[in-house]
Amino acid sequence: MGRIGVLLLNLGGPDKLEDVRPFLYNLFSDPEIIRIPSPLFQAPLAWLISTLRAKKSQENYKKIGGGSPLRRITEAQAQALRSQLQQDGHEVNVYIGMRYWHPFTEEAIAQIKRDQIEELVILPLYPQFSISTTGSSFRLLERIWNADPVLQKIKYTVVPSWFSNSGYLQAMASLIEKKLDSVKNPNEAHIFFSAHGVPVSYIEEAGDPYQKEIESCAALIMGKLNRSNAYTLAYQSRVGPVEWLQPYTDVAIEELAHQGVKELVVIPISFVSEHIETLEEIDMEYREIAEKAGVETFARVPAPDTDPTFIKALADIVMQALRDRPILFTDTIRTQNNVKLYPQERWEWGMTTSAEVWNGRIAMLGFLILLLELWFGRGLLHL
Ligand SMILES: C=CC1=C(C)c2cc3[nH]c(cc4nc(cc5[nH]c(cc1n2)c(C)c5CCC(=O)O)C(CCC(=O)O)=C4C)c(C)c3C=C
Ligand SMILES: [Fe+2]
Ligand SMILES: [Fe+2]
Repeated sequence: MGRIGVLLLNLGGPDKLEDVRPFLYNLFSDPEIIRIPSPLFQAPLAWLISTLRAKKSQENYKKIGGGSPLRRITEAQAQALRSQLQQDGHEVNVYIGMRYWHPFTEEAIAQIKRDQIEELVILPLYPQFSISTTGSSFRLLERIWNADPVLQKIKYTVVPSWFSNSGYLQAMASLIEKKLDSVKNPNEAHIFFSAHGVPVSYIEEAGDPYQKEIESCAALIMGKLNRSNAYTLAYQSRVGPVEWLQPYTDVAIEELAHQGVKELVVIPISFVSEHIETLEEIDMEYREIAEKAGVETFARVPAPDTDPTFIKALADIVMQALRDRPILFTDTIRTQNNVKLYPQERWEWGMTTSAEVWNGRIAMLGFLILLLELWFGRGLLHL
């Protein structure tokens, strides 16, 4: 084998409060996050939404210490993964490519070229595939690859998703078990998975496998956990005026409380680091909602971060990817075992789906409403 690299993909987060607005601008400039018909409107819309949302978003980052911990945790994960692979006898460089903030994907690619990497495993730090996360990073990489003959010499493979990896499931089950056994009535506590939401149109019109993968993942974790507790899966972090996946986390928590549930064990399931949605949204906003509704114990399971079982799982995924037949960007509509999971006729890089057209119309309408909101004050939209 030649010189080997692993490129970890992640979303990125603002390191300090001044970074919030430009970070949001980058996020909303991504056509995989907001789909509008003409690229001409992408930048003005991104500017408008990032400007409108910046204050509220900054308030939230202020509550968790003035910035996102994502960079620090991702760097620790990269370091731990490198050590684990080294311990297993593999000398591998690990790089971090963030989609919307430093260190950007482009910076990682430049370093990979300087290091003359010959074999590269591209591993998103999202266990489940979504067009809005892994898909967006793959699409960016595909563009970078197509423009660079030097990169085209690298033998690369991508890992589209890895939520069914047994080590990952074991790490999640152990973290849950530990938390579950710390509450008053471990047998009665309700297990509550909270996943980051996406708009319903991603699933129904663009063929995003995200919901299916989240549902399978929750069921697989419950299988590993092997306890008879009841469980619920809900979706958090809705942004904007369109319909997102349901049930919404806040509504589901209130319903369980009204059914008499007194102890909740909450698991963030779509992301493997602590970040604003765990530290602020779950730990502060949802905790308050739960306690107001009569829940007595609100225990949140930590994200895997650098949990040794989890890092071993990542190392296994990397080694497996090096052994398997390479999966290229253009193959990412399929799973590893070549089952057609993301059917080409429904969604392909750059294809205009009816979802895009519809989201386009909604976005144009949204553009007008946003202008009105800007003139007449806030609160009209869920931003
Ligand atoms: C699997 C995880 C995630 C999915 C799916 C996802 C989709 C998605 N997100 C937005 C809008 C925002 N996301 C923001 C931050 C953010 N999102 C994720 C994960 C997923 N997003 C992470 C890990 C983070 C970073 C958190 C951090 O610690 O900094 C933000 C900014 C924060 C805020 O203002 O609330 C926005 C906005 C959309 C629209 C979307 C699907 C279309
Ligand atoms: Fe997000
Ligand atoms: Fe949020």
